[in-house]
Amino acid sequence: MTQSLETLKAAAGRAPIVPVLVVPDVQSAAPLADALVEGGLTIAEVTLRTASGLAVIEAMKKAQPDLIVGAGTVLTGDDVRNSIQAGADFLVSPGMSPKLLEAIAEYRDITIPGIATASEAMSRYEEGFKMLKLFPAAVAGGVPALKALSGPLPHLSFMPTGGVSTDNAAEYLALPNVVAVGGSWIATEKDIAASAWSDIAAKAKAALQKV
Ligand SMILES: O=C(O)C(=O)C[C@H](O)[C@H](O)COP(=O)(O)O
Repeated sequence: MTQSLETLKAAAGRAPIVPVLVVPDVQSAAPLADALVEGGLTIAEVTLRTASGLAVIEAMKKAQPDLIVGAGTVLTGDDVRNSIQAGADFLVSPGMSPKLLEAIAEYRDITIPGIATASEAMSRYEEGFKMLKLFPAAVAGGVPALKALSGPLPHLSFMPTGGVSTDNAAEYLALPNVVAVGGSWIATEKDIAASAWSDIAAKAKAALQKV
């Protein structure tokens, strides 16, 4: 398990793109992890949107122990506990709720909660979260919003997700408060269903070359 988000930041320094994955079956986990590493990536986020999400986290870590694998779409206390049990290195949520906050408090050091406004960012900072996910980034103001937030809130760092692609990743990553960008475009559900491992590796390489 990651000691803190510092490990994740160091890995993002080497490859600042985090593929957000919806994996329908555990059999895809190992070849997918291999393809991401082959593509030069160091971090992956497996969403809990599929029943196999937790098993996929475990299998990806087993296949590629150096890949930092987090759990995404963490919505409930059960999601938190199950993700930690599955060996997730970090946790990502689309937002925050009172119940989730209670369950996740102990894991603040490895959690990237979603925010869309300055007030939400301030609340998460007060609660002890240091890295936030601007979500959905494109809808929540994108690059101009992150630039504006860095004025009053320069101590916060972000992983914008939602509407990020190879075309605009570099623009986000040029901002001093952006540590990494997340997105589904590197390995889409369709890519995974088609076992398009070499395409996924190629997309990762192409995206990294542009940032
Ligand atoms: O399920 C979650 O908790 C999420 O994290 C949502 C994802 O971040 C976005 O669905 C990715 O957005 P796109 O890259 O625009 O497809």
